[in-house]
Amino acid sequence: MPRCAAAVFGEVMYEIPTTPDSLLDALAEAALVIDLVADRIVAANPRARALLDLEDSTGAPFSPLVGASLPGFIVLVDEIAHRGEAWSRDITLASITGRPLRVELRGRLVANAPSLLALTLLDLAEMERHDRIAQAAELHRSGLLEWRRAQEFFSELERQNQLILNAAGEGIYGVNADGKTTFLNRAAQEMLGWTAEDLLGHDIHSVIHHHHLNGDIYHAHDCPIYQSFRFEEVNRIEDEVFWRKDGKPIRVEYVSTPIYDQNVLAGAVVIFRDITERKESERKLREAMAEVAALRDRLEQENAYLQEAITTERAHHNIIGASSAVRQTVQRIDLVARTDATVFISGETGTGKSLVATAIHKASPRARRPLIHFKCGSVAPEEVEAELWGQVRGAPNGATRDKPGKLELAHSGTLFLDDVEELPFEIQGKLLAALQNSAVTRLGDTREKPLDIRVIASTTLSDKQARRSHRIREDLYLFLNVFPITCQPLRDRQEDIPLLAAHLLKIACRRLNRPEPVLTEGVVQQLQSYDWPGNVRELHNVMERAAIVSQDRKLVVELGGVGPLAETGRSFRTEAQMQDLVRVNLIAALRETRGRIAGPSGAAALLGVKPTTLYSRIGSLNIVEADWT
Ligand SMILES: Nc1ncnc2c1ncn2[C@@H]1O[C@H](COP(=O)(O)OP(=O)(O)OP(=O)(O)O)[C@@H](O)[C@H]1O
Repeated sequence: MPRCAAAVFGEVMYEIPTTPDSLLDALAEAALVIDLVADRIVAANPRARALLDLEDSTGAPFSPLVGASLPGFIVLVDEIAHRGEAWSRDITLASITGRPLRVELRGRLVANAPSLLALTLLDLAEMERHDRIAQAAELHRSGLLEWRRAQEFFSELERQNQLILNAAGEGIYGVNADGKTTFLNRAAQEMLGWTAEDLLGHDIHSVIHHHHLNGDIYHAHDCPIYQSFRFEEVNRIEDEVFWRKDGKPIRVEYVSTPIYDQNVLAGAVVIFRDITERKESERKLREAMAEVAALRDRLEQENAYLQEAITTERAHHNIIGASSAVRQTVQRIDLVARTDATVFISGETGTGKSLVATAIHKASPRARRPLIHFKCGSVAPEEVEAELWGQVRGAPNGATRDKPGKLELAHSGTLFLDDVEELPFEIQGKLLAALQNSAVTRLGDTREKPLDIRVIASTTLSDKQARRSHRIREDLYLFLNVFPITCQPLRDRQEDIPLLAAHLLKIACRRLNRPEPVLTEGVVQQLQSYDWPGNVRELHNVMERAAIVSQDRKLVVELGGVGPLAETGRSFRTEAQMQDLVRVNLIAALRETRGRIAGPSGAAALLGVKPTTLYSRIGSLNIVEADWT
C-alpha cells in the first residue's frame, strides 16, 4: 500500500466484520466494501467485480484502482467522514486490468467499523448509454406518434378525395403506367356497369375499350389514353365508345391526362361523359332536318315550277294566265297597242278590264304620256261634266277655281272611260262630240282646246246587253267599239287559277310584309276545285287572307270567307291577325264597290256599318286607294 494511502487508511488493523455477500449481491448497483486502513477490497458484489475486472471479491488493494485520482478520493473520504456519506463524479477509477472507468462514487462509512467504507459505483459510461437508448426509445415513440398523425391526415385527405371523385358527375378512372386501373369513381361504375372490384388492377382497355363501334378491334397502342401515359399527351376525344358490362356500347367523350408521381410519369387519369343520348338526339335532329330539307326542296321545286310558269306566262303586261282566253286577250293587246285605235273592253266586274286598258296604254307610243282613268260611275251625274271637261272660276256650276277636266288631262295620252254605261245619257252625246271634234272647252270658258286622245272604254255589259239595254248611246257605242276585247270571268278559265293564285299571293305578302308561303300542289288543287265566281278579286281576297293566317311558310287557304281555324293548328287568331283580317275585309268591300263608300251599293252598306264609321276605320287602318285598285 503506498504511503499516502496508508496515511489515509492508517496502519491500524481492524477486525473486519463479515459482510453478508448476499446483501451486496442483492444490490442493483456495483457495490464494494474497502478497508481504508488496510487498503484492501474486503467485499465486492458481482456487478462491482465485473466492473473492476476483479476475479475475487476480496483481498485486492484498492488504491491502484484510484490511481491519479487519489487526491480527489481523499477529499471524498474526508467528506464522508464528516457528513456520514458523500458522492463524487470527479474520481476516475481504473479496473484491475487498467481499463479507465468513469464512475459516480457514493460512499458511506460502515457503522462501528470506521475504517470500512461502503462504496457504490455507478458506471457513468453505461448510464449515458442507457440514457441514449432511453432517448432513442423516446424519439422512436414520438416518431411513431408523428407517423400515426401523418397517416391519419393522409387517410382523411384520401377520404375527401374519394368523396369529391364520387360526387363528380363525370366518370373518372385512373390507370398506371402498365394500363392497370388504379381507381374508379362512382359515376364511372354506374355508367359502365363495371364495379371497382371488376376493374381495379386489371387492364382497363381490354375490358371497356377493346372495339370500335363499327366492330373493328381497338388496339391499345392506338388508344389515346395509352398515348397519354406513354408520350405525355393530353388527349381530348369527342366520340368513341366504352363497352358496358352488359355488352352494350356507350358513346363517350373523354379527356385523358398524364399524371406524375414525383416528376415521374405514373399513368393517366381519364374523365369521360356519356353522350349516347346527345348523339341520339343529334341523329334524330339530323334525320328530321334532312326530312325537312327534302320536303322544302320538293316544295321549292313545286313553287319554282309554278313561278317559272308564271314568268313565262306573264311575259305580257302583267296579265297572268295560260288559258286560251288570256292568250287571246294578250294577242289582241299586242295587235292594237301600237295603233291609235279606240278599244272597247267588255267583261264582268273584276275580270281584268282595267288591267287590259293599262297594258294597251303601256305598250302604246303614248306610254310616256298619262293614262287618265275615269270611272264613269264614281262621280255624281251632276258633277260628271265638270270632271270630264274641267271648269273655270265662276262657271255656272259655281266653280271657285280653274280646274282641268279628264279630257284635257288625257291630251296626248290615253283616256280610259271605265264602265262607260254609267255615264248619263246626255253626257254621252256631248262626249262623243268632243271626241269626234278632238276639242274640249272647259265649263264656263269659251276657249276651245285641241284634243289628241286615244280612247279606251270598258263596260260590264255584254255585246248583246249593250245593244239592247240602251245604256250606251248607239252612236257612242259604234264610235267606241272599233277594236273589241272581251275579258272572260274566272269561272271560265280555271286553268289560270294556279298562276293567278301564286301571283296574287306574292303581291299580298309583299304588301303585308309577310314571308311568302309555299304554294303547294295540294293547295292549287283545293283552289281549282272551288266554285269561283267571275271576279278575280275574290281570289285576290282569298290569297291576301292566306298571307295573313299562314304560319311558317305553310300556306293555309280559307275559301268562301273566313274559314275554319283548325287548318292553322290553333283555336284562335291573334289580335294582329284579327286587325289584318278586318283590314283585308274592308279592302275587299271597297274593291267590290270600286271605292264607293256611301249609298245603297257602297261598301258601308255591304259591310252593314254606317258610312261615318267606315270613313274613320279607313283612316285608322291607313287604307288608301292603291289598296283596293
Ligand atoms: N289576268 C289577270 N292577271 C293578273 N291579275 C288579274 C287578272 N285578271 C284580273 N286580275 C286582277 O283582278 C283585279 C281586278 O281586275 P280589274 O280591276 O282589271 O278588273 P275590272 O274588270 O276592271 O274590274 P271592274 O269592272 O270592277 O272595274 C285586279 O287586282 C287585277 O290585277
